[in-house]
Amino acid sequence: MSPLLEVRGLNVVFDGFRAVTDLDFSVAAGELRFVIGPNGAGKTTLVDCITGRTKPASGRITFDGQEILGRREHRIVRMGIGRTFQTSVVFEELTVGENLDLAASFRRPLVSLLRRRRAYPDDVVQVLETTGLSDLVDRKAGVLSHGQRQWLEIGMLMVQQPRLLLLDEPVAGVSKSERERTGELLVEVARTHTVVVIEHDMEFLRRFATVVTVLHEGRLLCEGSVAEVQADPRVQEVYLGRARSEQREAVDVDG
Ligand SMILES: Nc1ncnc2c1ncn2[C@@H]1O[C@H](COP(=O)(O)OP(=O)(O)OP(=O)(O)O)[C@@H](O)[C@H]1O
Repeated sequence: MSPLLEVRGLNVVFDGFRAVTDLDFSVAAGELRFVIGPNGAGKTTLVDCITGRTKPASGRITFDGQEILGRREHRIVRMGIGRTFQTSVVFEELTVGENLDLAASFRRPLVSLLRRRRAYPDDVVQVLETTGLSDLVDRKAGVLSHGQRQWLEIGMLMVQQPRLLLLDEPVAGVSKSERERTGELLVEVARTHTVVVIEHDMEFLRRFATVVTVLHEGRLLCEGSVAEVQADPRVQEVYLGRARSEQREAVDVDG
């Protein structure tokens, strides 16, 4: 079966700096894929190219067999690709329900926005349940915890009914207990969607990842199960080598 998302020979150059080099990356429909790599590895740049935010120097990206490159961001959203950002995009003064309703309105005719409704539509109610936010439906988004805010953002994508969700560090700054719930939510979302997660947290990966793609300095370093990538000497060098040099720097500064 051909992949849902296919990236071939991707090259991204920023003012002469090669941020991504000859990258091949593909994701099958229904996968929950994790992408890791040290700072500057090119993870966000890859997502930016898929979503039309960054224009690569060369390469191809197809989604469900259709070329993405050259399309505007909103067209790519309409093709069924949704993303979250490292920084939150919820409206803090609106409630959880209102945020979801607004996100869902993207798919509805404008007239339905103008109609006053007593209850939230079924798709919003469904997502409130899936994300575990039903009890917080009338809570202002601005007072949510980090984890709850992440669930809301994932919910805001889900109501737009994308086929592919790209999530940028969904457990950054999230408490341990909420991480667990976020992981369970990702697994649940992946039952009906294809999900790509950029994540640094190794503990979280060990718990929830199946296939992991490792990027380093804009290139594909390796791909495999969590155990396989952890055992790969190149991955160890990239992560541990970095940790060692950071330790050395700390010693140099201290000494
Ligand atoms: N708009 C830009 N202009 C110039 N350089 C950029 C731009 N965006 C990214 N870069 C550079 O490209 C490289 C890859 O950045 P990218 O943000 O994709 O890495 P990342 O793997 O997502 O890292 P992090 O984990 O820190 O978010 C970095 O060296 C970064 O400084």
